[in-house]
Amino acid sequence: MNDDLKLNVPLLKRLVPNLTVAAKLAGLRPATVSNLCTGKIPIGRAEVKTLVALATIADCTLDELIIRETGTEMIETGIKVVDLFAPIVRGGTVGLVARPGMGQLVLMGELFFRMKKLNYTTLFLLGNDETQGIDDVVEHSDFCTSSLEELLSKLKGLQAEQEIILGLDRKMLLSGDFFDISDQLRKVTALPITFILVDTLGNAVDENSPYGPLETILRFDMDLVSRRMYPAIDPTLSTSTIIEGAHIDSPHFTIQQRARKLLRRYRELRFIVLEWGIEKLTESDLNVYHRGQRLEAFFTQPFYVAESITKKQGEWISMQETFDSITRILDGAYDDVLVDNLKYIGSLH
Ligand SMILES: Nc1ncnc2c1ncn2[C@@H]1O[C@H](COP(=O)(O)OP(=O)(O)OP(=O)(O)O)[C@@H](O)[C@H]1O
Repeated sequence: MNDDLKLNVPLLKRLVPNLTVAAKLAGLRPATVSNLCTGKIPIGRAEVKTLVALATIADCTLDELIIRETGTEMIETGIKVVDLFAPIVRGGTVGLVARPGMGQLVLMGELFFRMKKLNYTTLFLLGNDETQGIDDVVEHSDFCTSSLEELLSKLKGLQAEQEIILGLDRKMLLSGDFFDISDQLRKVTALPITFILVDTLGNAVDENSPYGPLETILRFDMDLVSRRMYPAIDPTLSTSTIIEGAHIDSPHFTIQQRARKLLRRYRELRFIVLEWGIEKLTESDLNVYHRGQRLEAFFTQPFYVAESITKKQGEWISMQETFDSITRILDGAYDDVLVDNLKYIGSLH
């Protein structure tokens, strides 16, 4: 089956509100259905009988259930950890998963700031209630409103070729408004709108599929926050359909896989070191540990919107610079450099 295909999860969820129960009754494993919905199991690897059963439960056709991917073009942000592990898909939806205080609104403000540099129009649809910290984002939005009508008329007034980023709170997705909003927005503009969803309540962390279908999921990590390593995006759990759908020979996929493998192992070893001390590591594990420390440090990055906090100028790193620098770290060229010297820098020259 074609890699560009995906499950129409919004439709499925609308037609079958209690999907887990209905799937169980139809003899399907809830874990399989959940993995299909999140994209963990690509549609090409699903059994035909599973897809037919889902269409039967939803009382829709297979054509309605399986749709073509929205886009495969990435928007470069110049943020190393995002571009390598969880690239933003043009016209797709990005979901941020964090507890309050982990820096998700800082990241959102930074994404808006960077998108503006790329000539995107940044819009924010506010909830009706006060949200703490949202000012960081509002400050970097071209237009901010809590009225859908105002947003629609703003969109109608934009140039036809204007690219759009729209920020929304997860509260709107939960209320079901998001589907109506995105339907209506798509009617007023032909260009792909890239959505960024934040979870200001911080409830999404406890859920497997907190936003339904996403092209990019950015999960924040408490361990990184506790060590003030920002952006505290988890490189092992954040992902994007661009990576999942990438050709396995592509440099992006290969470097990303090598980096992720090293960081996973490093995290396991870190646990041993914290619990029982570094002397418990074998020589080869010690090498992995030291290299992992350096790679992890390199994924910290000065943000433009956090210059007053880090006292460093924001850094934009091109994909090629990110690939080159990471490959060199992975190959051991920086094994002798102090970890602190790799923190909050741009690329390696
Ligand atoms: N990218 C970053 N660079 C430097 N410091 C950061 C970064 N992200 C977060 N911080 C630090 O973490 C603190 C917590 O961020 P903040 O409370 O704004 O979290 P949030 O998740 O963005 O917002 P909220 O808690 O309101 O949902 C910031 O004040 C700052 O000190």
